[in-house]
Amino acid sequence: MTVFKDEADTSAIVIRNAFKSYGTHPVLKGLNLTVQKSTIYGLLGPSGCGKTTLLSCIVNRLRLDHGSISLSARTVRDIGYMPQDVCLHTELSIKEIFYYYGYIYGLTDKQIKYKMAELLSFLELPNQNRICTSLSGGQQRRVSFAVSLIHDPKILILDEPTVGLDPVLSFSIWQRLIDMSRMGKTIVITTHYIEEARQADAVGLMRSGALLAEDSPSYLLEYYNCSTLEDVFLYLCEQDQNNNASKQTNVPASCDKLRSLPNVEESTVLVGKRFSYNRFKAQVLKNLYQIRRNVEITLFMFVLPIVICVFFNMAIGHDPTNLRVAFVNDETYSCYNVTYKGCALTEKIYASCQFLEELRNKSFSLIQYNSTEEAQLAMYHNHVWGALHFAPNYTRSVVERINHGQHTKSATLDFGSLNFWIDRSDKYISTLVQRDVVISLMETINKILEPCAAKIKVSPKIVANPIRFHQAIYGTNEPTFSHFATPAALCIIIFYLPVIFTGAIINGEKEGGVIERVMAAGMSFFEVAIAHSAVQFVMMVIQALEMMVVMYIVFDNPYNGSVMTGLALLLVVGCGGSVFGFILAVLSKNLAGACFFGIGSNFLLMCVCGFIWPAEGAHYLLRMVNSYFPLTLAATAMRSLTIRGWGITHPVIYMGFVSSVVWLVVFIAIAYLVLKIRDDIWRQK
Ligand SMILES: Nc1ncnc2c1ncn2[C@@H]1O[C@H](COP(=O)(O)OP(=O)(O)OP(=O)(O)O)[C@@H](O)[C@H]1O
Repeated sequence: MTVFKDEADTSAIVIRNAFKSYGTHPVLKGLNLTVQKSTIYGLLGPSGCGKTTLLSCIVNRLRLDHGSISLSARTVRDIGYMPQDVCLHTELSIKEIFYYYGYIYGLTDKQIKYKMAELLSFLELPNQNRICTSLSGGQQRRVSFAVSLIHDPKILILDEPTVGLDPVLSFSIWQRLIDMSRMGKTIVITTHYIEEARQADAVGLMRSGALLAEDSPSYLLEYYNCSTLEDVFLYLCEQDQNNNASKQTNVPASCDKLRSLPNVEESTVLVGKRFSYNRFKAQVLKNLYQIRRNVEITLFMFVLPIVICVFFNMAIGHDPTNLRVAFVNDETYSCYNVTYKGCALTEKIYASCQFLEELRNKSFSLIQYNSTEEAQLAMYHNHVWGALHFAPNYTRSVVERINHGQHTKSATLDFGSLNFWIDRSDKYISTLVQRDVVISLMETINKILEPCAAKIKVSPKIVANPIRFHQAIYGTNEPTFSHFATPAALCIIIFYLPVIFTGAIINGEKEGGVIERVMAAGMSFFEVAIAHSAVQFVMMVIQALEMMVVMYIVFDNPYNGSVMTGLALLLVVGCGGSVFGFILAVLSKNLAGACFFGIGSNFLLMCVCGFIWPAEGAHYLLRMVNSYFPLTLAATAMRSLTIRGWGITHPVIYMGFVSSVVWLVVFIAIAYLVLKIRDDIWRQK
């Protein structure tokens, strides 16, 4: 598209040899069109002939494949565009929409107020505080029409502005358009109501991506000797059908010389500054209006992290309780009337009873069986997780083993050993049952030998494991799974909350065609991104703080490092999530597509980043690369920061930051490239 150099030129829009296809489907096929300044041009044609595509090319929303478009406009402010669909943020009030577009076009508050009052009255719009969704379809279209007029543009491009309006209002809109054209405005209007276009100064009759004729309605009626434009159109369609080659013969002769223009010309309509404070303000305000209007979503975004963290802590990391374990005690059928406290070396006590008490104290639910066969059967039927068997002379055999040491008979060693069967179908539960059985055994041995120390100077250490566990250097002596998983959980949540929010917001705007309209009005990707990021960042800080309070204060997970460093790390990770959500939203056709991508990637990153299982335990092929995934090093750094208390100078911590920043840059670069390559997603200039 070019801007006329010669202001004295009488044409406002000149399109030559325009070709445009969607994939392999050609829509515009060598179209030529000329709109004179200060006139109304009616673009008529059947549904699907390419009118909207042509208008989108004129307002720079789409780029021609071949041909040229020349406009007398110098900046986007000179063009007013009303798309076929409403394409407005319908959750905003009429007033908010006026201010939004007013700021985009650089108007002052006073100018917006004045224009709003004028347009509300002219278009018979309801109260300015009415939310757009509460308006009828026709009222919404009128708001959309008003938005295209708010900045008093020189060229007005209107895609079916009178659809759905009553005849009286349509008539008054046409009168207004006629007045505007008399005052120097150029108007291009598409309409299905062909006769309505009689009021235009010129009409272009379009069919299958090319113009069949272009002239004033009166000339066309006279030339083709028809009483209605509809008849002219039908006649030309018939002719066109009979002789496809005749298409271009109807093009005014003056156009012929223009066919030699270069094939594609780049737009030189100025968007203005790359960053405009007014447009940024408009976008931030719009985001805030949306947040205020969508109270449920906003609340959801703030409550969701708390809910996730609370449920995470309540569900994860605690040892299972009341696990059922079978036992067969051939030493004594009942422990009620027997002694099991005291020194086993000097008194007759029942260590099996002591052992069972230890297990009960660990909240196991013990079920007695008469035989090992019965106990094993119970395990096969999944009634119990494990089965224990004490031989008839269990305690005596243990004592003999202590007394005789290496001279103990093999049979005695067997009787003094506990038989234990376990259901290994559940890795976590079987490991916990096994751990508690071993610990209970050690405690039992301790308890039956401790009293001996005073009596016969025997230390329980003689049968204890020859290892001494000292105080943990890092972490607690009894770490839980939630201590391990909390840092990674925080990274995953803070990464995916912005993915959800950004994906939903951007897709909402994309699906409604709103963002394209805003871009056509001059908003740049940079401004949209910065404004969205500003609002998103504030939300993210609140979310991160909420989660840290729940995880580390309410549920008392270990946090030994700097709070500021932890918060900073989470925020960098969250920023990456925000841009990632943006990419998903831009690349996917709709919200459902973005959700699929989001859920899929979430599961993948959760598996890889060491949230469920230590990264050190991954397959060696994955271990070679898993550090390069977005959340792995961040989760590792967060873990070391919170549990070990390491600071930013430690390589593990700063590598978490480096990885997150690198991913943020990569995501930004991908988003930028996608927008550059797929300029039909929305326009950047
Ligand atoms: N984004 C798109 N991708 C693929 N095909 C498209 C796309 N947009 C439009 N088309 C196709 O291009 C052709 C022209 O569409 P366009 O919307 O320009 O027609 P139109 O004359 O404005 O129709 P209507 O009067 O019904 O709005 C149609 O066949 C349409 O299906």
